[in-house]
Amino acid sequence: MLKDGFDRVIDYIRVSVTSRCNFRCIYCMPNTPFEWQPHEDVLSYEEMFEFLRLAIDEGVKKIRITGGEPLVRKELEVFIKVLSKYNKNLDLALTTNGYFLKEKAKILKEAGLKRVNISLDTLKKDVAKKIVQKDVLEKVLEGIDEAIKVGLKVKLNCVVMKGINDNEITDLLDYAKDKGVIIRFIEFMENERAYPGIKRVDSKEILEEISTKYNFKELKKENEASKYYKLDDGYVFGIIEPHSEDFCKSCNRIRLTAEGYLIPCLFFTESYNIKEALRKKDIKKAAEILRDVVRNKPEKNDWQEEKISDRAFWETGG
Ligand SMILES: Nc1nc2c(ncn2[C@@H]2O[C@H](COP(=O)(O)OP(=O)(O)OP(=O)(O)O)[C@@H](O)[C@H]2O)c(=O)[nH]1
Ligand SMILES: C[S@@+](CC[C@H](N)C(=O)[O-])C[C@H]1O[C@@H](n2cnc3c(N)ncnc32)[C@H](O)[C@@H]1O
Ligand code: SF4
Ligand code: SF4
Repeated sequence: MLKDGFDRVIDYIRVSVTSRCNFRCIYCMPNTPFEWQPHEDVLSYEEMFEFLRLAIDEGVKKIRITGGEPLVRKELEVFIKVLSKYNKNLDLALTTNGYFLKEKAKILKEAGLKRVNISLDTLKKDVAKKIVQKDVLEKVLEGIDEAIKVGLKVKLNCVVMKGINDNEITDLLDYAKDKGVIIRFIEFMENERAYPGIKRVDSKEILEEISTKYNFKELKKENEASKYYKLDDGYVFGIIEPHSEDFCKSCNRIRLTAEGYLIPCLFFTESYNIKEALRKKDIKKAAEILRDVVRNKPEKNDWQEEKISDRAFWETGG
């Protein structure tokens, strides 16, 4: 079992399979990075699997594939199949912008993917164009429908921004409710790479807006990033509030980037290179690095201190 210095069990790994993305969301990567990593610097699926096998053997139970946009990397389904075969009980999930799901959902489900979290910030075509800097809404909505149709467990993620999409909170909730899927509203995490001037809407304001239409009660928090709330009719939605004092108390995760760095926390730039050990097939060394990362996980982020992170979301996978 992997336990950090604050007695938290680490049983969740988020794997960014690529830093590349077909979107340019204003809160994440509004400007194309000047240089992409050359292909040879990126871990192969085989190398990622060697590491993940080690982590699973150490007690990791949940693996989430993310990016950049994970579905721009070729043959993701092959990687998913290998992981799913290695451990059938793994909570194997994907976080995606949804653009390629119409074509990919079925093949991913067949490969063993269980769950997919899809980013949806607006239901308006022109607002989507403003947030993503590309006309994407129709494809994303088709992708959501397809994922539901093939039987994947779907959640929606919505980053709420003042003056951009904060007037759509109840519309987005109603959309998710109609589809029978959970939506989580995410507080914008201040980031040096984001478009300057984006203003966060905090959890209190989000809940106030929802209370103009619905009664709800808070559910007991599990070992997840999100808090959940239940409407009177039983529908459940969530809020992710990294600025809250107790957010990091239940942290159970570390991250692996496409370039082979292990990252103890989403906020801080600290990272550990595991690529060399994996390329040399030095599993003992890789295991040592994994333990170091877990041991050195910080207690909490600095968003709670109202600081700004310079860690790029498209590298860490969010
Ligand atoms: N600050 C912070 N944000 C996180 C963390 N994990 C996820 N998030 C943010 O929460 C949002 C949703 O993340 P997802 O990729 O859907 O993953 P998840 O919340 O673990 O998903 P579930 O397994 O369905 O609970 C994204 O904006 C992430 O950046 C974390 O450890 N710290
Ligand atoms: C970096 S993306 C990678 C996966 C995929 N491309 C997607 O958008 O779902 C993972 C998550 O990070 C979130 N995210 C990115 N930048 C953020 C920010 N500055 N604040 C809050 N969430 C952010 C996205 O909304 C998404 O839910
Ligand atoms: S949030 Fe996801 S879709 Fe948007 S730019 Fe970042 S990686 Fe791409
Ligand atoms: S901000 Fe860091 S410590 Fe807090 S939940 Fe996220 S990864 Fe864990």
